[in-house]
Amino acid sequence: MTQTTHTIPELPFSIIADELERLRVNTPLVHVMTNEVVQCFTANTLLAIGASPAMVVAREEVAEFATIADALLINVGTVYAERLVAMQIAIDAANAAGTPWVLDPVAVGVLSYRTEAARAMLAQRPAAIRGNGSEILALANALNLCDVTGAGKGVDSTMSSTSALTAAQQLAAATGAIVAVTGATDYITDGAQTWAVPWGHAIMTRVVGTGCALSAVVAAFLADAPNRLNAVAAACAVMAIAGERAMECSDGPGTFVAPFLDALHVIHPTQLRSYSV
Ligand SMILES: Nc1ncnc2c1ncn2[C@@H]1O[C@H](COP(=O)(O)OP(=O)(O)OP(=O)(O)O)[C@@H](O)[C@H]1O
Ligand SMILES: Cc1ncsc1CCO
Ligand SMILES: [Mg+2]
Repeated sequence: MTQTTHTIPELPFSIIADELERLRVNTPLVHVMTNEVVQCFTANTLLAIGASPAMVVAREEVAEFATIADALLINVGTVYAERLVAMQIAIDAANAAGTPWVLDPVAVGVLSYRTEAARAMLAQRPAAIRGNGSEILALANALNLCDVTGAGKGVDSTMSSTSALTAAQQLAAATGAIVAVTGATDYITDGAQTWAVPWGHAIMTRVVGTGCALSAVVAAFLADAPNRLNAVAAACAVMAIAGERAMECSDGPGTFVAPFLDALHVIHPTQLRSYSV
């Protein structure tokens, strides 16, 4: 039965701690194919949390690297024809090698070229999809799962995560992917079970690429994950908690990034376990 927002449990700190501990032991190598805006911030985010990023994009190299890597991110933020060809080669190689891959459907629903590209990718078994409310609604709409359009404002969402929750659950059930819809509260679902991640700070929408970097972190947590729902939820939680902590010593967007990376670096499983009741 579909859960409603009233009955959705908050992700326990014990799960966040266990998943973070697993990531710190694994130190996964993440193959990142993302947009031109967020490359450096995404790489720094992965390094701060304890993963290894590599931005390999040439069509001649992506199949080899998707096979070597522990996880792959496909982000369509600045997609164009040549990049899309390389992405499809990378996805095929990842699937052949058993490398989990994540789709970030940036601005899907706003532009028909990327909407069709992302819709086609859904048939290629992404392990997870991470998007804002508008993007998740648009993807569900592209699969005829809902009548509501995403109404995204470019790459920004006009829809709350809560308004996209049912679409997220339907999208997960239809694709087999874990779906994370982010916003004031993040919801992470496999279609049957859903976790709520209530932490974070609205300033994260005023700094470019926090969602894109989160999708890379989702890929990192998915590497060799025994429980994909918990892995994706923990990725969302660690980013949101770090965002909240960063705001304690930040005056706004310009001073947010440095304490955010520091918070990702120092967040520790033992400390998270101490929050468990
Ligand atoms: N109103 C809010 N309050 C608290 N945290 C938020 C809020 N909105 C977004 N976040 C957090 O910001 C991060 C990015 O989520 P968001 O939904 O803004 O992604 P996005 O729109 O894809 O971002 P981008 O495209 O700029 O990378 C997540 O960790 C999310 O929990
Ligand atoms: C601003 C922007 N434009 C294309 S991708 C991107 C990064 C945020 O999604
Ligand atoms: Mg985004």
